[in-house]
Amino acid sequence: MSRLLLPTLFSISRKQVPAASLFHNLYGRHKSFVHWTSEMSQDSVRSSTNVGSVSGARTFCSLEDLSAKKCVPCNAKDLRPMTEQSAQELLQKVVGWEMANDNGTLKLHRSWIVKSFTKGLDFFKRVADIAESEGHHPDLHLVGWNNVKIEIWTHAIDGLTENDFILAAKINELQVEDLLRKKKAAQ
Ligand SMILES: C[C@H](O)[C@H](O)[C@H]1CNC2=NC(N)=NC(=O)C2=N1
Repeated sequence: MSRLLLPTLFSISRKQVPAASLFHNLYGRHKSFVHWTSEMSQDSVRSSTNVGSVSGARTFCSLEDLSAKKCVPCNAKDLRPMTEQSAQELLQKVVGWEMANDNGTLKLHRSWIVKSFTKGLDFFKRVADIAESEGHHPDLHLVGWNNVKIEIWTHAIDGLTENDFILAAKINELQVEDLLRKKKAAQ
């Protein structure tokens, strides 16, 4: 089976998130706050007085500007996966990504068709640079020579956190047009 499964990039050392970054994460660039719905208490692993938490699930989360946020470390003891309902809401913000339930673990995934095998590897390199700078890492698949698939979830807690959506949003902002197979014009 011609399948190349690149291993998850999982080697970065623990990052300390600067206070300024946490502030930015909490309040976003824009002041458009959105309450995370009534299931907030299930998703929030800390009270709103602890809004500076490094957990992936926060009490309040701006639905805007995901890509401007910074991933937080996934090793917080009280990190919990977000509920499917909250994930569905954030999913609207990451165009092209889908959510799947993989044996009880919610994951994000998106696929692209690239021009060639090596363009697929170039694609991964661009994604890897973001993953390393965020300290949050996707699973990268290059299948059948030109099908790129990326899966994202938070391995540490077997589920989705805001980190996963931040990473997906940043991947969406990558310039990859030069690597993608052009669609054939309709006859
Ligand atoms: C300390 C550091 O944040 C963790 O080891 C990170 C590294 N990258 C990661 N990436 C993903 N997708 N899930 C994780 O749980 C994870 N853990």
